[in-house]
Amino acid sequence: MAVITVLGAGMMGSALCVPLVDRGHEVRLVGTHLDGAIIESLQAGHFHPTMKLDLPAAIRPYPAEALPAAMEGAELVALGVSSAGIDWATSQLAPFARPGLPIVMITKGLELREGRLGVLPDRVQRGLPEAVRDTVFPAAIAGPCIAGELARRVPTCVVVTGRDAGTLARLAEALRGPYYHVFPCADVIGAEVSAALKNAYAMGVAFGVGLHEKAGGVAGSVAMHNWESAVFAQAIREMMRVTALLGGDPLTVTGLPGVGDLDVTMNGGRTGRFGRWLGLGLGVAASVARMEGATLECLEILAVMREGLAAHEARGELRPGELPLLRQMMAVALDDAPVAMPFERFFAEGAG
Ligand SMILES: NC(=O)c1ccc[n+]([C@@H]2O[C@H](COP(=O)([O-])OP(=O)(O)OC[C@H]3O[C@@H](n4cnc5c(N)ncnc54)[C@H](O)[C@@H]3O)[C@@H](O)[C@H]2O)c1
Repeated sequence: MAVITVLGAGMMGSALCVPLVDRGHEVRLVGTHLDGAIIESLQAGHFHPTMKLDLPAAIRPYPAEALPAAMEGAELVALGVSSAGIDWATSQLAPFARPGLPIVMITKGLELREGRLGVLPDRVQRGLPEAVRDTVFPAAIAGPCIAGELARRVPTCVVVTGRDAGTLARLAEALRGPYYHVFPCADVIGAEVSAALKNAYAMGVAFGVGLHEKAGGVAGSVAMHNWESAVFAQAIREMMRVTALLGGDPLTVTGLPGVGDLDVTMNGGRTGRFGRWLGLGLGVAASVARMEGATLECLEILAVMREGLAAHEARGELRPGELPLLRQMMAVALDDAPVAMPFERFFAEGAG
């Protein structure tokens, strides 16, 4: 069994610790400078205040300043931060990175670098010291996984993806357990594009829930499932288009990282709740306020995609008519446009 250090004690970083301690690993959970209250609560009585549940006593909580102690003898590192914290986490980890250290992240997002969209494991690798960069291949977990369910040991299937097959095999072996099923996936572009974009598309599907309620619909009455399913289908086509644009395998979108994760996020995630507020017509500021500070990766990825699409379009790699759903979601969630789906532009040849 291994010594595993998890950096970031938010919901998903903490939830990942549960299958790891159940496998018998020694698991050290290190909070960021923003996680002080979580670590104090875990130290006082194993209670995670944002997930609102007790975690196994075997997980060892460390405050941010104790990172050097938590990294002593670490054989595997997991980054549990959201995309806003990924550069910070990389800089914290860098002094402790040694050749061949397996690193896995749960963060969902894409980066824009020199006018090109790229995946976050590559960004982490670039942030590591030159002396280890050639031997450390950061990997990422993607697929349908709600933190609170994994922490309650609900059977969960995910992929671990990255650029080095050997690292993926080692990670899958270390992470998997009786209820946490981990499959290596060599298509890091397809998996990471899916993982990042599903947050935005889940918001778009959830607009329909809000629209239905705004029109006077109530739970159990005739719903807007026709509307939502059409948006879902277009979302899958557009994720396949962006995957192809960046050089990944569009078929990856049809598996756990795309279809699987979009489904779970629509049904169980905070992104769905946020999309519902927008569909109800609350506007961006009031909808964000209702989320009470929850991480909203959907807004982060839409901002990155807006710049990224412009850059790819300027080089003639994408036409202005492509990805009509993504563009509409940007208008609603970034510019406060009313929710009006351009269905007539969906499903056409070349519309993504
Ligand atoms: N919650 C889920 O079910 C789930 C499932 C799979 C993947 N994810 C992904 O995991 C990531 C974290 O999600 P979460 O639900 O744990 O969110 P969370 O809000 O509970 O935790 C966010 C974590 O990131 C850290 N962080 C945020 N901003 C930071 C900054 N500027 N500098 C340093 N650290 C910062 C926080 O301290 C915390 O540790 C996201 O990318 C999310 O998409 C979440």
